[in-house]
Amino acid sequence: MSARPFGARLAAAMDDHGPLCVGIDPHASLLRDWGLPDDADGLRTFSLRVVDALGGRVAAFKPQAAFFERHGSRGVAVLEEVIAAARAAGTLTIVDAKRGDIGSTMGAYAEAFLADGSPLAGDALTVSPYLGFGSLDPAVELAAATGRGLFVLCLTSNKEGHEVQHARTTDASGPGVGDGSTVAALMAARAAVLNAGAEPLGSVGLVVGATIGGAATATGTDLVAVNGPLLAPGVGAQGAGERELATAFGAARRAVLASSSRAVLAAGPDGLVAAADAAVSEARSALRG
Ligand SMILES: O=C(O)c1cc(=O)[nH]c(=O)n1[C@@H]1O[C@H](COP(=O)(O)O)[C@@H](O)[C@H]1O
Repeated sequence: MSARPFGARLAAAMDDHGPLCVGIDPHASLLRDWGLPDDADGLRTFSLRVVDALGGRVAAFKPQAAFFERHGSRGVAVLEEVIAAARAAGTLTIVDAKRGDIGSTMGAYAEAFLADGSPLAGDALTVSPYLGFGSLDPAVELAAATGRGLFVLCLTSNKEGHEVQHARTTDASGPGVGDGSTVAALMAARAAVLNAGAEPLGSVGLVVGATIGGAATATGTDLVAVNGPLLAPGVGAQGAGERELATAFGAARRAVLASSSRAVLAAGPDGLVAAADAAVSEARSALRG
């Protein structure tokens, strides 16, 4: 793909367009509200309208694979088309598929989402490290080789994430972590090792929900040391705004890419640009002010 690593490309896109990612989550209810059928044709019209309206205006798109997969193979073909359209519009795409499996299977997921020439490869992929961070190695290696990025789930925006992410480990090791560190802190420390020395940002980011309040401090998760982008879903529909972003990220806020799906998409095809512009201003003032 590009010889320029994802972290550098994302940092430049955030400087140019503001630190906002628009999630493309074509819920059945949104298709209905837009006057579209809940089928692959409606999905295609909806998603390409979003790319058409906002391509070149925001730092990144994040199509949520689940809403494409629920329409079967035709839906997956639409996801491929959306990724290609975003690329043509010059906007970075984070494919939100949250993949994670044993290493050999992870290799196949990596080829699907991170290999040059794969129709499902965007610029970055969300991945789950809960089979062990090392299980992600095939994705880490292929992303590095092709100039793509990863966003590793760390402190998610849902309330159920605590039971895993805040749990304390008994055999953690690595810089800044040891026995008794939380799982979230361990994941962040692993990403920090991969991003060491990268400028202006590494390409192995974390997912840290904008709704987490003081959880980074409470879990001992050092978000500044990660030296990678921090994808922050939860803005808008899940209740996070400027104050929540500031509380959740503090000194790490310059690395944050706020992400909003329903709150922008609910503005309908005609209100998309205004809603995205408002979300960009809010993200800028919370994270770059
Ligand atoms: O990885 C994600 O993007 C993600 C992680 C997380 O902790 N919470 C979270 O909401 N997300 C995704 O972000 C999007 C949130 O959508 P809205 O709540 O409509 O803005 C969905 O696609 C979620 O799957």
